[in-house]
Amino acid sequence: MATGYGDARVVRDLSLTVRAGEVVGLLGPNGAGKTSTLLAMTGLLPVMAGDVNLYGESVVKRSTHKLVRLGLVHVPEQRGLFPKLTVAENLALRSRVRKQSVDPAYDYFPALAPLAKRLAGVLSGGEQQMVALAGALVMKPKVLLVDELSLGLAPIIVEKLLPVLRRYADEERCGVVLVEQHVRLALGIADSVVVLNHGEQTHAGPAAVLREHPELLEASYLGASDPGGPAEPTEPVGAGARAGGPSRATAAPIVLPSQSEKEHSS
Ligand SMILES: Nc1ncnc2c1ncn2[C@@H]1O[C@H](COP(=O)(O)OP(=O)(O)OP(=O)(O)O)[C@@H](O)[C@H]1O
Repeated sequence: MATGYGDARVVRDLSLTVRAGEVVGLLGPNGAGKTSTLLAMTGLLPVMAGDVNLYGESVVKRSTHKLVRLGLVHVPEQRGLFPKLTVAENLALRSRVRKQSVDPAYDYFPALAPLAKRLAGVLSGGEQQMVALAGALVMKPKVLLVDELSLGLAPIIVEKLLPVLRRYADEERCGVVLVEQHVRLALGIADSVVVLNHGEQTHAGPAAVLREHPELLEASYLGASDPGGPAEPTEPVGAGARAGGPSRATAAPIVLPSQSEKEHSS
């Protein structure tokens, strides 16, 4: 998949597969193209080559609104809260988008209950991030894209939030793409990892391998591709996770849960 701004392609070579219940860490240095990738997946940036595939179908022509209704939910870097509404009102607004209950917000984040009547804008950064994540969970996502959850937060707070994401992925069979600068924390919950550097994919494979061989991660951050090219994702879903074509790099799609996984998880 390739994407960018105007004529400039800032992501040129990315192939990413997310299975139901899987957490994929999308890592890489500043400016690598991670945020742009999420924006392309949600229809906010054009897909200039390749494809984005959800439940076995291309969704590049779908509107962002329609993608949300299909269960593709994005937690942006800026958290997307309404600061002048209370926590309860922020959650209620989101739960209505897919006509879901707000209960999961308080089940997954019990610390939000005493904050329900507070204005979102006066909360601490960690509390706001909790509301943002809870607001995503009440939309009952099938695929959740989380951008820089740790931005502006102390690692100790991030350490409390990430396991909730892991639990949600496991319990609801939700596929998660986690963009994160705190590599160690991301590797702590990820099943697999894709590393982007200057818009090119420099590593892909199981997170366990990077936990044991941090030197591979270092090499990918320095821009060195794995010997022999990026690893195949484990058990890719959907057809043609590494489709051939005019250019293998830019024709490779992003594959989100396949139709059969949708049926299993709904
Ligand atoms: N609105 C924009 N117009 C033009 N170029 C942009 C725009 N937003 C980002 N870019 C460029 O696209 C490239 C990728 O940026 P992106 O934000 O996707 O990277 P990132 O990996 O998420 O980095 P960071 O961790 O710093 O957010 C960068 O070179 C950036 O300058």
